[in-house]
Parts: sequence; structure tokens; C-alpha cells
Amino acid sequence: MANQSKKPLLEISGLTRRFGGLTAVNGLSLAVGEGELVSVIGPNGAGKTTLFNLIAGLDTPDAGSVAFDGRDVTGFTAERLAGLGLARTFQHGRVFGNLSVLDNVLVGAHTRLRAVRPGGPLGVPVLGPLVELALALIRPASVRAEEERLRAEAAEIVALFGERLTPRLDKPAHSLSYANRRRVEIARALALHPRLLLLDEPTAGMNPTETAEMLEIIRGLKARGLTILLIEHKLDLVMQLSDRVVVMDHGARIAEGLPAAVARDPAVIEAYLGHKAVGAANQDEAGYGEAGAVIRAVQ
Ligand SMILES: Nc1ncnc2c1ncn2[C@@H]1O[C@H](COP(=O)(O)OP(=O)(O)OP(=O)(O)O)[C@@H](O)[C@H]1O
Repeated sequence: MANQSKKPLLEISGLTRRFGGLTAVNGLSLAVGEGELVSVIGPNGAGKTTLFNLIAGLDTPDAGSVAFDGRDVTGFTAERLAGLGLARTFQHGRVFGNLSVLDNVLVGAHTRLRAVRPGGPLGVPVLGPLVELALALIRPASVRAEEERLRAEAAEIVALFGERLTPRLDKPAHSLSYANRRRVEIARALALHPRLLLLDEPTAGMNPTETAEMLEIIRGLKARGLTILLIEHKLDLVMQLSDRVVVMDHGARIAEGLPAAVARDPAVIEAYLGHKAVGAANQDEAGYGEAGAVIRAVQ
């Protein structure tokens, strides 16, 4: 279990979100240490995406708090959180279809720069829209140099995905395959230079080869020290990547621990298939135990 002794980078406390009579996230507490990879699993409708929305500032909790790097960030907007180093990707992938692959990634870099230089494009105090427009039109050498640097950095991030994206740098995102759009979204999140990356089902819709590639990419990001909170239905991937696994059901945390222990937890098996399943599923070949077999069965 890596880095649990360190101060948590993310600390969620008693987080609750209700939609009418439904409590999608129910008093959830969770801490993620610097450099840790924590996976959130659970049946459909367990509240995983709602949890991500609350952490990333896309939704506001009815109760509870979110602290990032020791600071209470509950209710902060997504843009403000991005500026602090919190990036997320979406379950079905969100890219700007009419922008090229490169420009999509540059959006991430510009979001970061806007946040660290609220004064304007050159970091000078607020200039007003007319001066900003003039700067954009005449593009002084310093602006051109910065753009070049950002483009080089974006191309480097894109290269993490091997030959999947690099030959398509100038292609509009709408012309890409579904898997490539997911990759572009992750590249854009990385261009933010996040301290915490929230990945919502990064391998959804990917075939086994693409899933294996994504696993290696996430492993690489983790090896570079990035803190990651991952929602993932593919248990193989969760088992291989996670320092810890949190299991949600009906908005609450029903189990938490090392991947192998969680997969054998009767409460987890119940959550996936109901009481009848407990004891019915045998140890699977990979040794993940009953929940492994059950979770595979319902995928
Ligand atoms: N905006 C909303 N309005 C009403 N109900 C919502 C809203 N968003 C989510 N819900 C409900 O909250 C519950 C949790 O949904 P959520 O999408 O967070 O689950 P999930 O664990 O991410 O599911 P999946 O694995 O299918 O993506 C579900 O019952 C869902 O229908």
C-alpha cells in the first residue's frame, strides 16, 4: 500500500448528494495519498460518476466536504479546481469534435496557464479585452515562442499513446475512432499538469488490445508519481493497477482495501449479484476470488 502514511492529497468527508428521493452518494469518506492509485468500483448506479462530479466541481454536494492538498475546496468550480491541479476525464469521453487532436490537447495547457496567470496571456496584470485582442493579432515573439513550446509539449504528451495519435495530430477529433477520442481526452487532462487525475472508465468501449495498452499507459503515469482515482469496471485492470480499491453500492462505501482482499469480500459479491451469489461463485483462474468471478459474469 503506497504512500498511505503521507498527508492525503484528496480527502473526502461525509460527502452526500441527493437527487429527489434518491441518495446517489451517501455520507462517503475517502482519502487518497500522494502518488497512490485508488480504484472505485461498484455496480451500475452505485454513485461512482456522481462522486467524480462532486470531487471535480461539476456538481455540488448536499453535505460533506472535499479537501485537496489540505485545503477545503468544496463548491469550487471545475475550472478553479483544474487550476489547482485536478483533472478529470468522462465516462463517454468528451472532446472538441471540430478541433484537431493537437488543439484539443492545447486546450488543457491553456486552461492551466489561464489559472496560473489570471492577469492575461503574458502574465501581465489585467489588460482588458482590447489589448488581449491586439496581442492575439500581432502575436509578439514571446507569445509565438510560448505557443511553440506548448505545441511541442502537447506533441510529447500525445506520443505517450504511441502511434495511435501522433500521425493524426492535425485531424479533427470527430474523425477519430472512439478509442482515440478517449486517448485525446486523457492527453488533454495530462496537459493540465494535474496533481490528481480522475479517470472515469478509461477503457470503456475498448477491445482487449486497446485495454492492455491503456493499462500500460496508466501504469506509466503512476510510475511517474501521478496520483490517480480510477473508476473502472474491468476487474483485471483494477487488480493490476490499484494500491487500494474502494467499493461503492447505493452511494455508500461497502468495502475498502487491497485489491485481492476486496475481491473476496462477501459484501462486494452481494453488491454485484445479491445474496444468492454469495458462495456460489468459485475462485477464478486469476485468483481474484468470488467477486472476481461475479464481477466478470456481470460485465
Ligand atoms: N442528474 C441526476 N439526476 C437524477 N438522478 C441522477 C442524476 N445523476 C445520477 N443520478 C442517479 O444517481 C445514481 C448514481 O448514478 P451514477 O451515474 O453516479 O452511478 P455509477 O456508479 O457511475 O453508474 P455506472 O457504473 O452505470 O456509470 C443512479 O441511480 C442515477 O440514476
